[in-house]
Amino acid sequence: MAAPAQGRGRRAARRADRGGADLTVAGTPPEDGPTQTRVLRVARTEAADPEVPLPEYATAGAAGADLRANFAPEARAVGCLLAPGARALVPTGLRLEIPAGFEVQVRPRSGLALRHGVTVANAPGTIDADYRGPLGVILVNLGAAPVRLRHGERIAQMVLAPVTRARFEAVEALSDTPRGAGGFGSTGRG
Ligand SMILES: O=c1ccn([C@H]2C[C@H](O)[C@@H](COP(=O)(O)OP(=O)(O)OP(=O)(O)O)O2)c(=O)[nH]1
Repeated sequence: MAAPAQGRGRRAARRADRGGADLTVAGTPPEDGPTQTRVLRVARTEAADPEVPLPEYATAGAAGADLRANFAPEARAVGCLLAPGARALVPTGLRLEIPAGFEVQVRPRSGLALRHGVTVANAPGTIDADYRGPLGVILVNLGAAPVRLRHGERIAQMVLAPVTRARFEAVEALSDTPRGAGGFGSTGRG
């Protein structure tokens, strides 16, 4: 079971009462530590089970906060059976308000990938700062056996990451480098 939320102020609690909440920061180092922390506002979807914990960092040094499956009421008892080779859009029951200048990356959990071959089909999934819809995780079963995903189970992890956008400038020629056009294994193996 997830660790209890820490450091949630009265404002965050009030927001939670209205259906939104600040990202739970259990396991986050103190504010004056080397790790940057940002408030990421989270709202539960209408169909979400509020008993499923918000994303949480499992340890003080974790880069990703674990995301849990949050199925609609009629699917909660059975979850989702992922046949070998099959994909599913698994609901997290969450909507995010990502701060401007950031994105959220949805990445696989290595344990699920190693033990069952279950990974994120579009890894890393990109959640845009201006997206306000439900956060879904596209899981694929690359293993040989069917895998049942259970309601409330940790299925993936999300990383809040800064974004640098490009301003594209069309030019006639690019600067020279020793690599030039060599790629795709041009430096050999070993
Ligand atoms: O794993 C994912 C990937 C995306 N999204 C949501 C958030 C994201 O901001 C939006 C669009 O994602 P993306 O840009 O990857 O999808 P697209 O296929 O390019 O669709 P669009 O035309 O809507 O941008 O869908 C998810 O919930 N989970």
